[in-house]
Amino acid sequence: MRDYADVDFYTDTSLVEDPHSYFDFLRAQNPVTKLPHRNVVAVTGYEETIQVMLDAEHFSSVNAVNGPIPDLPFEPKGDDITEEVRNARSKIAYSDQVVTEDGKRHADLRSILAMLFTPSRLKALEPNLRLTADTMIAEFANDGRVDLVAQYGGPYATLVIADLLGVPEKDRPLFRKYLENAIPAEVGGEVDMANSGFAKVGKHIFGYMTKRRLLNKPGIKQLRGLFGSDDSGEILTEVALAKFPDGSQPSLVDVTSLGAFLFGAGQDTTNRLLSNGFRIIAERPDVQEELRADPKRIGAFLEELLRFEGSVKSGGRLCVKTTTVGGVEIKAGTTLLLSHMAANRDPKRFDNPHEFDMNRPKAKEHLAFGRGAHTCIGAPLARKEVTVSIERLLARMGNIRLDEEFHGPEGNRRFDYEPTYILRALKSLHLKFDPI
Ligand code: HEM
Repeated sequence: MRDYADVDFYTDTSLVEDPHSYFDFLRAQNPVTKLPHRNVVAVTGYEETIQVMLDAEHFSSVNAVNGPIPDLPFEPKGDDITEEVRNARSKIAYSDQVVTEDGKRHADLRSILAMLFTPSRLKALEPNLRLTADTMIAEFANDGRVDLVAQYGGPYATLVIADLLGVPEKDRPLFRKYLENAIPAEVGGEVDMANSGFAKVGKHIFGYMTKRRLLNKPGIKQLRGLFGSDDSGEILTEVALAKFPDGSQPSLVDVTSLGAFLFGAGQDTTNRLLSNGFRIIAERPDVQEELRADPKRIGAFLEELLRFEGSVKSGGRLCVKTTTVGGVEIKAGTTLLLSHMAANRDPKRFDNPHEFDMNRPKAKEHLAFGRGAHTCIGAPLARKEVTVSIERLLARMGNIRLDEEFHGPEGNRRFDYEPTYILRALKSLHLKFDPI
């Protein structure tokens, strides 16, 4: 086993290709291990990860996305920094999103999103999921080859979220273009959210929300005709006019950020999960055969895929009150590196964790979607998106195999992963197939 004792998880690109060996190395020392850089403790055990995710008193989500980068804007002192974090929040990058807020503010924001993810709403989306899949597949189905990441998964996930949110049809191609190459937080890189495709999407959403609020003001309702036609649909109106549980109205920035965040949270995660899955389908003819013979097995495939190679590699928490996890003291001010991926390969929880096994009992207890107050609200949608995609792709693509021009011959395969510490993200997945 390589000695990883001095590597910096957040900057060392040599970990990108194979993060699993690194996490195994850490777990072998202790499932809760102090790292040599940045005042970070890594949690790689299944039970310990759940403990942290469920403990909102000692752990804040303020750094859930970026972890320890950049540093806190103050020097943590003492055993309780809850108040200091609250006061410094506006100076902590990206700390005002639903996923990074805590307590009541988080619950308020999440309540607005919850209206998009009701079972009836998801059911209503289903026919479109299938239609969108078929439309995307038609773009390459006769070519006999595809880069699944760029030509299918990315645009598919964008269009599904646009549909979920009720983005006007005319703007959807623009959204697709903006988000073509968007990828969060690079290893060793700066986080430049302001100039990203997400920011461009955010500008559009701000426009929709502003317009919907204006058009629904009492005196203006009668003058709607003067503002021209509007195909931005009921869903956007509902979100724009939604109230928090206590009856107060979210700011325009709140509703805009929520809408834009859905693309950040649901686009690449879903796209890269799908490509991780099709890498397995292409490398394992037995699995491919089983899924073709009995599409009902896609459910078991998907849960094992989420456990084995879910697309989220790591997230963060900030310890705000000194406590212990797995017998290790964590001081207030310490960042926790939480790895959903490492927890899902903890041999104490899953036998032979590095083996892909569609018959694994209780694979569904994986942590790919997190746990606790911040559990992925889009999980039911993501599951449907991936299930429909696998069904439709298998129906149109026979004999799926890796394209050796890009991935090399059997025994000497090459795969490039995006240099991000957040996602397990194949840069591309080039497949060959027999058109059906
Ligand atoms: C395979 C696909 C996906 C994976 C692996 C995934 C994973 C996760 C994880 C691990 C979290 C928890 C983060 C934390 O605890 O700090 C999360 C939160 C979240 N996800 Fe997903 N996600 C996926 C797809 C989606 C989709 C499709 C959407 C929406 C369109 C979405 C929206 C969200 C939102 C809004 C949150 C924040 C929830 C909160 O903080 O209350 N995700 N996701």
